[in-house]
Amino acid sequence: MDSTTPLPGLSAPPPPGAHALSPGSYDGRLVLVTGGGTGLGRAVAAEFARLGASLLLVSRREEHLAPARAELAKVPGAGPVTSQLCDIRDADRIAEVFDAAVAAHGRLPDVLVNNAAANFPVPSEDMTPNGWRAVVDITLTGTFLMTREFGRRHLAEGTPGSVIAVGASYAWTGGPGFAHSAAAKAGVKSLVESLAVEWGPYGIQVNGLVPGLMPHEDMTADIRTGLDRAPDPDARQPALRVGAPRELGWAATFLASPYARFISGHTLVVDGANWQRRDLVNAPVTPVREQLDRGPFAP
Ligand SMILES: CCC/C=C/C(=O)SCCNC(=O)CCNC(=O)[C@H](O)C(C)(C)COP(=O)([O-])OP(=O)([O-])OC[C@H]1O[C@@H](n2cnc3c(N)ncnc32)[C@H](O)[C@@H]1OP(=O)([O-])[O-]
Ligand SMILES: NC(=O)C1=CN([C@@H]2O[C@H](COP(=O)(O)OP(=O)(O)OC[C@H]3O[C@@H](n4cnc5c(N)ncnc54)[C@H](OP(=O)(O)O)[C@@H]3O)[C@@H](O)[C@H]2O)C=CC1
Repeated sequence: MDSTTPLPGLSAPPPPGAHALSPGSYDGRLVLVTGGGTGLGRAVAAEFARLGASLLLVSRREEHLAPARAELAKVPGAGPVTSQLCDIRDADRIAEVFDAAVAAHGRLPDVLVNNAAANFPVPSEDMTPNGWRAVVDITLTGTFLMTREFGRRHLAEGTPGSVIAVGASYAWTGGPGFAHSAAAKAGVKSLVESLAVEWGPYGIQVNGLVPGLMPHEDMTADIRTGLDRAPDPDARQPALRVGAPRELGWAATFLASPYARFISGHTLVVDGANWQRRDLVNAPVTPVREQLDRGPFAP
């Protein structure tokens, strides 16, 4: 390959609607996706639906859930799609959601995808205690509370299950400008490792799943603005392309399938190796305040 030949990068994913697992792989199974009304959660839910799953979407806002319900119910092969309003910081409401799952679908969720999370960019010196708490309570404590309820119900029933917790690669590296979210995601990764051992004997598999940069139309304005500061996102990835949300969905449907049953306590990164990108000499350091167009710190 000479220097004028464009580099291929990692190949484009198969088209929307394609799937690796056999049709009907999730027939009769119920998959609960938190934050399943938007973005990556909705994309993951769609891949389970395509394989025959019934869905229970859970989040705080009906304006997110209603359109997703309508769209996902139309996925060819999908089972029934229901939703429940719930703030995953509220343990009592979570218990009601599991009761509602059994009432509507006649079974406990077989798969729990902990996808809901909270995040906004902020220099740590500007972060309020409540801002820290909101992100950590939703991302880490909410994931724990959902998973705890799932585990308790299955242990009581003596039935197996599979948990997937959506993480972020700054769980390993730290996330300057996102200290609250990075700390919470590090906690999520640790939780996966603890619970996989605690619940393996009962047939409950627990894994983490980390998306790389997978732009979508529901991204929060804060995060979208941050991305807009760095034009040509494809060229900034070793894959020479960003990820497609369905690629996360394919990984999730594999992880919760019988073919991945011996994988537990693992966190799978789907990011084209972007998080491994380190040079001995990096781009010049830009302080977080400057990256976020903040003036000098004023207490
Ligand atoms: C980057 C790649 C990785 C991506 C990972 C992702 O997770 S993407 C997923 C991204 N998706 C989402 O994040 C989902 C949607 N996000 C949300 O719903 C909100 O961002 C939320 C997390 C704050 C909601 O929690 P809630 O209903 O409890 O919120 P509340 O309104 O009561 O505020 C609580 C505190 O936070 C403060 N605060 C809030 N915003 C900002 C800000 N921009 N700046 C500074 N501070 C901010 C607010 O001022 C308050 O503190 P105060 O003043 O009382 O000291
Ligand atoms: N997009 C990306 O490139 C990356 C995403 N991630 C991770 O992927 C996951 C999905 O992110 P993405 O789709 O981009 O983000 P979105 O902002 O689209 O989704 C977040 C979802 O979480 C729900 N949610 C937020 N707070 C609560 C709460 N307290 N209780 C219940 N539901 C809640 C929201 O619904 P509602 O407002 O209705 O409650 C929303 O559906 C997250 O875990 C995120 O950290 C990680 C790395 C990169």
